[in-house]
Amino acid sequence: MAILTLDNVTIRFGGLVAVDKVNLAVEEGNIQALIGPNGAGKSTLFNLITGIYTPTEGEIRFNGEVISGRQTHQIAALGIGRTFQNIRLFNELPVIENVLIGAHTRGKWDLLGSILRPAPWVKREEEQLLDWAMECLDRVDLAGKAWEIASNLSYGEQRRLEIARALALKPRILLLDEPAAGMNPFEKQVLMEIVQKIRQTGMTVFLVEHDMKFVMGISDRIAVLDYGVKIAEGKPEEVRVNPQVIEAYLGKGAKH
Ligand SMILES: Nc1ncnc2c1ncn2[C@@H]1O[C@H](COP(=O)(O)OP(=O)(O)OP(=O)(O)O)[C@@H](O)[C@H]1O
Repeated sequence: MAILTLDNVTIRFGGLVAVDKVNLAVEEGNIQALIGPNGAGKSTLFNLITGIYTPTEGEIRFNGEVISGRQTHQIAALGIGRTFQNIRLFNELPVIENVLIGAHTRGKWDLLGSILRPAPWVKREEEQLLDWAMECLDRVDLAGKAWEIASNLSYGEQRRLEIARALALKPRILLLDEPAAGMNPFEKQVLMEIVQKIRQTGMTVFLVEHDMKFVMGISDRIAVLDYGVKIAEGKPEEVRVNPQVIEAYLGKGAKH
């Protein structure tokens, strides 16, 4: 069953059609990838799904409900979590607090409550949130670094911390924007295993990624964008040999 569907989704920026009549369905429980050359419209598509942009035309549905046109926080609350291309951490805060910032909207616990600590439920909820944050860190193999300052983590660990923070919201689908960017081969391998582990918890994963080895190794299905148009979609082995895809990446006359 599709959990996320894009129906004829288009966005124009002035004269530029950044995403052009895209139809796409992400099946629940799958790891779906979106690839394409630079400027193809991949990040724009994620920004459309998460409500940063509203489609000029078309409709986006999540779990059967139309989400295009809604506010980003409403869409996040429905169960769409995401990470961004660039790292967005609170560097001076401990790792676990970076995750709690992701989790806090789930609890009644707030800043005032934490200062006054008036009722036992506040304490209980605080403990539950801490437990949950630790579980999210465990899912990205960072539980052992919970109390370290975020800026002391290696680059690969910081990127995993961002995933933990997105998981803290208990999304039903996780959107990862170039999760392996800048990672060395070892960090990529670790990340691949972590994403597979996250999927095993029942999570749907939708990722944009340039690293073909990563994409081909992890995805159930791959959709390909070129100049905003979806030019191909299928299993990794189908997409890999698709002439239109090869041409989009290597230019006209390319052979495989
Ligand atoms: N807010 C905006 N205003 C105008 N043009 C935009 C805006 N956002 C994106 N674009 C344009 O839309 C096109 C698609 O950009 P986008 O960043 O989505 O591509 P991408 O596939 O994610 O590229 P990359 O792989 O390099 O990150 C580009 O031509 C870009 O310049």
